[in-house]
Amino acid sequence: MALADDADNLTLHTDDYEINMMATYFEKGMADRHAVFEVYFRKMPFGNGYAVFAGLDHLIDYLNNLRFTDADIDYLRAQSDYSEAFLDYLKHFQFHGTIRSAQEGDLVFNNEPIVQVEGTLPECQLIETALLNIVNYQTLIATKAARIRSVAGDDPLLEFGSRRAQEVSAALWGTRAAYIGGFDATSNVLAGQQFGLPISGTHAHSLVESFGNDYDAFKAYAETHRDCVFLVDTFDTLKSGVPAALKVAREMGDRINFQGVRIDSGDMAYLSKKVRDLLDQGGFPDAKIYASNDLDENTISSLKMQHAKIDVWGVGTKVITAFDQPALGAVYKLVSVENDQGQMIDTIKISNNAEKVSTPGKKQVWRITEQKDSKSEGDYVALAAEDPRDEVELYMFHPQYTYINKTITDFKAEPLLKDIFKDGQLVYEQPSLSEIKQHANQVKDMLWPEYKRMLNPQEYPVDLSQAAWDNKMNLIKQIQHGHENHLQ
Ligand SMILES: Nc1ncnc2c1ncn2[C@@H]1O[C@H](COP(=O)(O)OP(=O)(O)OP(=O)(O)O)[C@@H](O)[C@H]1O
Ligand SMILES: O=P(O)(O)OC[C@H]1O[C@H](OP(=O)(O)OP(=O)(O)O)[C@H](O)[C@@H]1O
Ligand SMILES: O=C(O)c1cccnc1
Repeated sequence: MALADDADNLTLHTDDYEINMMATYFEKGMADRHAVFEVYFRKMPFGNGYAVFAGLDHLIDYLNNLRFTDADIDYLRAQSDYSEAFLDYLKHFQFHGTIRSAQEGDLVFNNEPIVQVEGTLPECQLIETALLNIVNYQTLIATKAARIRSVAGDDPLLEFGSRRAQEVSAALWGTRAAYIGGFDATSNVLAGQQFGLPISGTHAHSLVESFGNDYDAFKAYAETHRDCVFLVDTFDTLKSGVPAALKVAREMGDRINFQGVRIDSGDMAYLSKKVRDLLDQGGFPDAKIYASNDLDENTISSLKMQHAKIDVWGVGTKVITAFDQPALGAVYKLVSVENDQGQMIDTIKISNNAEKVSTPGKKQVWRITEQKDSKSEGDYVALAAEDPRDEVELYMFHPQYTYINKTITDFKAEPLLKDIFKDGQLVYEQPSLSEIKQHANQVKDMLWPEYKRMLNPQEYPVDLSQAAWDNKMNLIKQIQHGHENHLQ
C-alpha cells in the first residue's frame, strides 16, 4: 500500500485533536491569533548528563511540504462535521510561522526550550504531533549513540540496527541520528544513499551455513570481494572459524584486503583475546576484531574493563530502539497567546507536580561559558526581550532551589535557539551531515567531564533569569487567586 500520493507530504500526520482545535479557532474568529509554543523535555534521557539534539533536517522537510491535498480535504470531509468554510481554509492553508531551534548536534538539557514555534494558533497547533514525533525520536537516538561513543573511545562504531528498528523510517532517521551522536557508519544501504552516510558490512551466519563450513564460505566470499571481514563464530570460533579465516587470508594473499574477523556470540572478552593471539601468531597483526551481539554502552564499557581485544563495535538493537528508554518525553506547550485586544498574554500550565508547571513567556536559551576556557557555566533561560550580553554580571540561580546561586562576571552568552523559518520562509542554511557531526563533537568540549560521565553525572544548571522566574511566580499567584486569564 502506498502511504500517500506525495510521500514527503506528512500534513495529515497529526493528531485528530489538532485539526479539531484548528476548526474551533477558525469558527470562533481566532484563526489569525498569534501564539508561541515551546518544546522541552523534563528528564534527561538514560540519566545522561546531556542530550544531543537531532531531527531538524526532517522537520524542515516536513514543513516545506506542509499543505492539504484535495484527497486530504475529501478525507477530512468524510471523517467529521467540519464546515465547508473550514475545509476551504485548510485547502488554502500555508505555513507562515516562525521557528527557532537548537541545531542538530547541539547539546540540550531538560527544562529548556529546544524548539520554539510562533505563528497563528491553527498553524502552531497543526504541527505539534509531527514536530514532537521527529524531535523526540531523533534526539533520543542521538543521545543513546553519544553514550555509546563515550565508552568506545576512538574505536569505530558501526550501526547494525535496521532489522530491529521500529519500522522503516525509524531505521533510516535513527541511523542518521546515531551518526550525529557518534557512530561512524551504518549497515543500511538506503540510509547511505539518502543521507550520504558511510556504509559498511561484513556477512551473516547464513553464508557459512549455505556453504556448510567456514573455509568454503570464506573462500567463496574472498573470491568475490576485495575487502573481507569473516564471521568466525558459526560453529566454533577458535577451532574452526579463525583457522579457516587465516587459511583463506594466506591463500588469497594480496588478492584480498583481509580486514579482520567478527565475533557475534560467546564470552567476548575471553574469545577476543584468544582470537587476537591466533591472528598475531598467524601473521596478521593488523587484522581487526569486530564484535557484535546485543552490545550497548554497558557491555562495551565492561568489555573494555576486561581488556577485551576488540577493535570495531557493531551495535544494533540497543541503539536503534533506545532500548532502555523508549521515549524522550518532550512536550509542546503554549507559552504566550494574543488576546482579543491584540496583546500577547503569557500562559501557564499549572500542576501539583512542580516539574510539570510550564514556564510562561516567549524565551531564549543562553549558553553561558567562561571567557577564559570556554567551559560551560550553565544555561540561562531568559524572556525573549532580555539579552544577557548587555549585562556585566549575571546572577544565576536554581529555579526550584533558589538558594543555589552564583554570580558570574567574565562570561560569554550564546543563544541556543537559532532562526530556522521566518514567516514561513526557510532562513537557515542547512549544514551538511559531516558539518553537523563535527559540530556535535566540538560542542562536547565545552562541558566539564563531571557532566559527561556515563553513571550519575552532575546535573547541568538550567536556570531561569530573574524576569522569567518573576513572570512565572506572578502568573502562578494570579491563578491561585482565581484570576485566570480571560482572553476573549
Ligand atoms: N565478557 C563479557 N562481558 C560482558 N558481557 C559480555 C561478555 N561477553 C559477551 N557479553 C554480552 O553478553 C550477552 C550474551 O548474550 P547471549 O546469551 O545472547 O549470547 P550468546 O549465548 O553468546 O550468543 P547467541 O546470540 O548465539 O545466543 C551479549 O549481550 C554480549 O554482548
Ligand atoms: O545484536 P545487535 O546489537 O542487534 O546487532 C545486530 C545483530 O544482527 C545480526 O544478528 P542476526 O542474528 O539478526 O543475524 P546473523 O544470522 O547474521 O547473526 C548480527 O550478527 C548482530 O548480532
Ligand atoms: O555487516 C554486518 O556485520 C551486520 C549488518 C547488520 C546486522 N548485523 C551485522
